Amino acid sequence: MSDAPRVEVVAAAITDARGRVLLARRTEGRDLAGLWEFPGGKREPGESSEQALVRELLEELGIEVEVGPPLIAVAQQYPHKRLRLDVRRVMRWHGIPRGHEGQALAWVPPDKLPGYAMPPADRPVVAALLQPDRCLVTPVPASPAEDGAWLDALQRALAAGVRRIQARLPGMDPARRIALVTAAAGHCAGAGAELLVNGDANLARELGLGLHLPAAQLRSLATRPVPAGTRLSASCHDVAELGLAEALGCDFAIVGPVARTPTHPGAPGIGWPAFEALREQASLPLYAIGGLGPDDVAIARQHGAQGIAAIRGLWS
Ligand SMILES: Nc1nc2c([nH]c(=O)n2[C@@H]2O[C@H](COP(=O)(O)OP(=O)(O)OP(=O)(O)O)[C@@H](O)[C@H]2O)c(=O)[nH]1
Ligand SMILES: [Mg+2]
Repeated sequence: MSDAPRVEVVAAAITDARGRVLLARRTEGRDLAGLWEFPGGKREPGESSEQALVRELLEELGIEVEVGPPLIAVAQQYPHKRLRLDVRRVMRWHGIPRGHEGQALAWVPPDKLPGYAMPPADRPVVAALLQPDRCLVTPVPASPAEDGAWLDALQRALAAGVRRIQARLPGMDPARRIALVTAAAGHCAGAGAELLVNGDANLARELGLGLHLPAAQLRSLATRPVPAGTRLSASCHDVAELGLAEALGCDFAIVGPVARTPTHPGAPGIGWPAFEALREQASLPLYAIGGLGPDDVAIARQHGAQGIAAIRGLWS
């Protein structure tokens, strides 16, 4: 099945002036009936993605659209088929969208999107609309004398727009780690950014922060270590680990190394095709990590990633 050709699908995140996104409900008698989706359909032979999207939206909604920038392209394996869902932004169109094929339509405020039942390939699309495209993993300050400089660098990352941060401070004396994470949590809260603690569920619960599970911890857990509603993420390297992360209810996973990194000079990266092959087997949002920086967000999105996670790529 995983050798079957991918069905190429192009769909639109149509956004109105109030920021609401248009969803359509798949009609009875079709594949995935009853689920909500981004309007669009299959690319026909000889068509570009843009041409296919213009045709589909005219047929399905009766509007003439101007196709905007790419949002994300999600490869997904379903039980009976494989597809690649290429989602474009649409902010300008002529006409009033109506369900020309009998489908219900809904204009949905972005924060309400996760409440709509959608096919598995759409979960990363909704995440791409709502969640940060960069995830900073902190380096470890060399000595206690460097802790102040570490907090300064964290604030520079926040000033540069980073809104999701994983505090990874392995092997640090507990009192020092608590002090550092507490101070970091204050800066993140002030900037409206999210902080996750790497590998320390007790500290995460105590401080009311998210938790990131290293792969070894992920493999040792049978139940979710933090309450529902608290952010949970995991590092994954293969399909089995991605399955565990989904079963635990992780909000996202970090997958890599995609490129070669100075911290693991011996290990070659898995590359984007292998990243996409993993992407296809999971529905949760994935950050690509390993030798990547902010300039790689666009290519990451084209391979179905939420964006990039990095230590040095996001730290100065
Ligand atoms: N349009 C659209 N299709 C999606 C989404 N998510 C998702 O998994 N798909 C899948 O992509 C495939 C193509 O969609 P489609 O049924 O709209 O194709 P189409 O408009 O050409 O219609 P038709 O083949 O029924 O005539 C379907 O298998 C559908 O389940 C989505 O958000 N929008
Ligand atoms: Mg369609």
